[in-house]
Order: sequence, then structure tokens, then C-alpha cells
Amino acid sequence: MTSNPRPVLFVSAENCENHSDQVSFLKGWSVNAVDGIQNARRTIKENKYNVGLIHLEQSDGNGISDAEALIHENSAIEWVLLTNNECLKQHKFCKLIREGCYDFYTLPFNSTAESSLQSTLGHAYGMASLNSENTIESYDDYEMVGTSQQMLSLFASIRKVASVDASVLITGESGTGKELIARAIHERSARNNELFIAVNCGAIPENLIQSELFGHEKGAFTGAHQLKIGQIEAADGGTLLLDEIGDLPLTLQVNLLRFLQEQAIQRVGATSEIGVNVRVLAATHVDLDLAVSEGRFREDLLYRLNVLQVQSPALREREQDIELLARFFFNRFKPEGNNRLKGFSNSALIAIEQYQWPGNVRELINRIRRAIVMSEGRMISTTDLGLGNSGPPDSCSVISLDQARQDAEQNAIISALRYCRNNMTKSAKVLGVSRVTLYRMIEKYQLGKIPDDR
Ligand SMILES: Nc1ncnc2c1ncn2[C@@H]1O[C@H](COP(=O)(O)OP(=O)(O)OP(=O)(O)O)[C@@H](O)[C@H]1O
Repeated sequence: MTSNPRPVLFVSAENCENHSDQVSFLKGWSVNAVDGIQNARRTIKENKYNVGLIHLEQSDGNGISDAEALIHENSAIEWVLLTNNECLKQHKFCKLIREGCYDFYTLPFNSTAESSLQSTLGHAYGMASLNSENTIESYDDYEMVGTSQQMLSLFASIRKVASVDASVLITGESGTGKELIARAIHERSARNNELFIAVNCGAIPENLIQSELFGHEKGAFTGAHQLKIGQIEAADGGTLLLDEIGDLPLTLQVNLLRFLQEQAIQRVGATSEIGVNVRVLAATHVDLDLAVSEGRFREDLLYRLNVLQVQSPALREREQDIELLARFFFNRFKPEGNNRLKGFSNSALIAIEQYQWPGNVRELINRIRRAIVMSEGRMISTTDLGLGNSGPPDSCSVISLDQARQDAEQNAIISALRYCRNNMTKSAKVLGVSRVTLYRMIEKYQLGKIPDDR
């Protein structure tokens, strides 16, 4: 038995004088009974509820629209509707139940209904907890979800490295959350009131990266019409993330090393140095030791960056988190889909668990967002997720993870373009990337116009 009674909100949309009579059978629950939708809104702002009961028997007036609004505004609460058979004859009541409620009961209660409602509330409470309570760390808008041992150790490492000011190298496959980790370190550090700037060293053309990082003086080169402050200088006082550091050209590695040693930079075309106080975090998905041994990365720079190291685990290594993350992103992106959507079918959950997630959390987000947009039913299916044919690979189909990642990325882009009839803005939204990134990917995979086969 639970020692503390679980809270449940009871909203009476009727003008009912004595709530305690109506809810006296709810044993083991701490019932907060309120009259009317406005009072319910106020109470929800002040307290956290996983489950709510709405008593609504009016078949006319605004009651149904108000209840509908309350339910939609608070979709993290699992709602159970108490109504009567007369109301159930109305289309709008049935629609409200289908689209917004966990369950419904008709009044007056028969002998078994009270205990059945008790267990319904218990299940609804459990479902709501699964969806919300497992977010372990949250930094402003950047939430890191996970309860696996790997994530718990990661959270502990973040706290440790955040408390000092040394450089940190964040390693891990693409899409595992390295940038999120960097933001988390910044948010927990003494620099959290200053800027956090992320620069993707792999996305900037080689001829522009020096002035992007270090800035340039007016007239430093043809086209330098104005003075430009570089990202290192802009991050003064705060934190700079150098993402995909393995892609930094060797010539720039020397300049970066000098900056790390001297905490000073020289803008392109300048004659003197400027002191800057920046904490540098670097992230990479490539093996930098290998890059050093192949002469692509400077060993002295690696030592400078790798004072502390944080490893971001691949999604397939933390099975326990996969379903949790899937439900988390389902709730986050549910408003983008049809409002009948309730969750995942059982077979979709099995497919999610069995899939290897080569593109990690980013791929999970993209598949779920796409499925939410594409799904026409109440439950997201395996096909909606694009995992329909995923069976165990035979030995001939074994490919490298990098290849698998690229294949997955390419397939996701093709499906989105096909679904959105080559509309770039919509496709980018479905894929969860910017239009610029989408154009870059299309060029990378040399994808032309995708024929619409619907
Ligand atoms: N534990 C997590 N909880 C919630 N969201 C996560 C988690 N890990 C990653 N994400 C989300 O997954 C997406 C990819 O994360 P991020 O960009 O940080 O990955 P990355 O490792 O830096 O990728 P890349 O190497 O390609 O730059 C982001 O939308 C991020 O918010």
C-alpha cells in the first residue's frame, strides 16, 4: 500500500453543492475537489496532478467546450470523465472522450463501478508518471531524459566537470546528445550567466573558419568590409563549444592551441592580441587518438582539450531509456499530429526496443515526429515509424555503423520529402532540422526531386 495518498483533482462542471459526497468512495487518494473550470485551472497552476476526474452531465451550454479546453491545455494529466448515458448519445461528448480522456464512467454508479474507477485512476496515474517523472536533469529548455545507469553516471560526470573551469572533451556517436551535455555543463558552471556559444567546426568552409573563430579587422582581406568579432571573443566570460573538433583544419589547430595556452587571440589582419576569458568544451564523434596517429590532429592540442573527458553513451547501449525517450518525445511533439493520437501500438514499442538506433536520439526524435505527422489512427504503428521491415540482419547485410547511419538519414529525408511533396519548409519541420541543414543533406546525398507516390 502507498503510504502517502496520491493526489487527484476532481472537477465538477455541474453546480454541485457537496463534493465530498461524490468523492467519498475514493479511498487512498487525496482528493482536491473544485467547482468549475476556472477554479480547476487555478488549482492546476499551484499543484501537480497526474490524474483528473471531470464530472460533466450537462448536455447543453458551454460545459463541454470548457471541459475540452481544460483537457487540451493540460494534456500531461490523464483525465477520466464522469457522465451519463444521455450525454453519451451526443457526438461532441463521444469526441471529447475519444480524443482527450483516458477513460469514462456513466452515472449513477452500479455496484462494481466504484472499485473499477479506483483501479482506472491507479492505471492512469501510472501512465502519467511514466510520461513525466523520469526526466532526471533539466537545464532551462534543455532536458536530458534517462534513468539508465549510463545516464546516471553521465549526470554525475556533468556535475563534477561543471564545478571546475578546465577544458572538457565530450566524445560519443553523432546524435547522442553531446551538445546537450555541453549546455548542461555550462548551465551548472559558474559561467551560467554568460553566453554559451556553439560552433560546428565541420559545417564552416575551411576558408571562413579562421575569421569565424578569431574575427577579422576591417580591410583584412578582400571582402572584409567591416570589423568582425569572432566567436571566441564573443564568448568572452562564458563557454565556447567547438563541435566536431576533429574537422578543424591543421592550420587552425595551431591558432587554437595558442589561444588555449595564452587565453588571448589575434583577429585576422590585427597587429596586437586581445585577452579573452573563455572556457572551451570540445565535442567529437571521431576517434581523435586515431586522428593523431594518422597525422590529422595535433597531439598537443588533444592534450589541451582533453583535460577532462565525458563520454556520451549510444542509445542502443542504454536500452532502459529507449521507451522512456520515445514517450517523452511523443508527448513533446503530439500537438503536431491529429488530436486522436494516444501513443504507440504494442508492436511499435517492440520495434522501437529492437531497433539498433544508428542515428541515436536524433534519429528517434525524427522518426517519432514523422510518425506523429503521418499517423492517421489513435496509435503510432511500426509502419508510421518506418520500422516495418526491421528484422534481424542476415550476414550479407551487415554494414558499418557509419553506413547504417547515413542510410537511415537518407531514408528519413526521402520519406519526408515524399510526404511533404518536396516542400522544403514542411520537410525540414518534419525532420526536425533547419532548411539550411536540409539543403546541405540533399546536396550531400545528391537527392533530386522525390516523386510523389501517394
Ligand atoms: N538524453 C536526452 N534527453 C532528451 N533529448 C536528448 C537526449 N540526448 C539527445 N537529445 C536530443 O537529441 C538531439 C541530438 O542531440 P545533440 O545535437 O546534442 O547530439 P550530438 O551528439 O551533439 O550530435 P552531433 O555529433 O551530430 O552534433 C537533440 O535534439 C537533443 O536535444
